[in-house]
Amino acid sequence: MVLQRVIRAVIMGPPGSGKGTMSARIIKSFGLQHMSSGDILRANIQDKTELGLLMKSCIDQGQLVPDDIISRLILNDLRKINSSGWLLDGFPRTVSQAEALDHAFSLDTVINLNVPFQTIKERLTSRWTHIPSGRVYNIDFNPPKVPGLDDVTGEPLVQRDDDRPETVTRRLKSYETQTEPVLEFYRSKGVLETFTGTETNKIWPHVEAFLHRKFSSINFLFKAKLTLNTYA
Ligand SMILES: Nc1nc2c(ncn2[C@@H]2O[C@H](COP(=O)(O)OP(=O)(O)O)[C@@H](O)[C@H]2O)c(=O)[nH]1
Ligand SMILES: Nc1ncnc2c1ncn2[C@@H]1O[C@H](COP(=O)(O)OP(=O)(O)O)[C@@H](O)[C@H]1O
Repeated sequence: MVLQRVIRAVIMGPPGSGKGTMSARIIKSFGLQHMSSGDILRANIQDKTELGLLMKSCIDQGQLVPDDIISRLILNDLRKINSSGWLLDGFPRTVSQAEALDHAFSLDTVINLNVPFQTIKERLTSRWTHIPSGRVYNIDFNPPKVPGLDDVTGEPLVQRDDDRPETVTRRLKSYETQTEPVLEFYRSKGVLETFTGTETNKIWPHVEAFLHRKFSSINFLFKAKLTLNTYA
């Protein structure tokens, strides 16, 4: 049996910076479980749950949902995960959320995608999403095999209400005021790793190499500790 330590990571970056696209590559290469707060909220809206109905107008207007609601939702779901590790996408988005996460779990790394706002605005207006899975497409960058349909299920893709240009501007503003302070929170804890660029394909090899190094060193220390405990 190969023992691996559970790895806990967060991916951050402005709306449209490529968190979902990058997460798909990370979970494929490193076997982490992906948890996206936006996907969970949209699934609730689609299923017309009480939470979804309450949060819909907030999300459509590009505002953040209340800290206590999203923190309880995500932390409950994280406690149920019993896999080799997880990658959180879209949470935390405020310092209060980061503190709530910090009380419950310690993180190994926070990957920060630093992509210019102008690049993002162009991308979001051509983003198409498969709501049930969270898979994302882009007319120019990664178009679906059949226009308008998800590659895996063949189900219809939609354009998110909050990807309208005026809502994107509001989301970027909220990112600057509410989410950028979270970067400082993680920088001071020594877990922040920033990757700068305008293209996911160029950023990805750097993220992949960093995670290989990170996971090797975490598991090297973990195995060394196990060995020491065995002989102690
Ligand atoms: N043109 C272009 N589009 C990209 C690139 N990376 C991701 N996208 C697209 O940009 C949009 C936003 O990416 P997404 O992963 O959803 O970002 P998130 O909002 O941070 O999760 C999606 O339509 C992606 O397909 C890229 O390097 N170039
Ligand atoms: N951690 C969070 N705190 C508050 N609101 C959130 C959070 N995560 C998602 N949301 C809500 O869901 C919307 C969509 O989130 P998300 O799918 O992560 O957007 P994007 O991937 O474009 O950054 C946000 O604009 C916000 O209204």
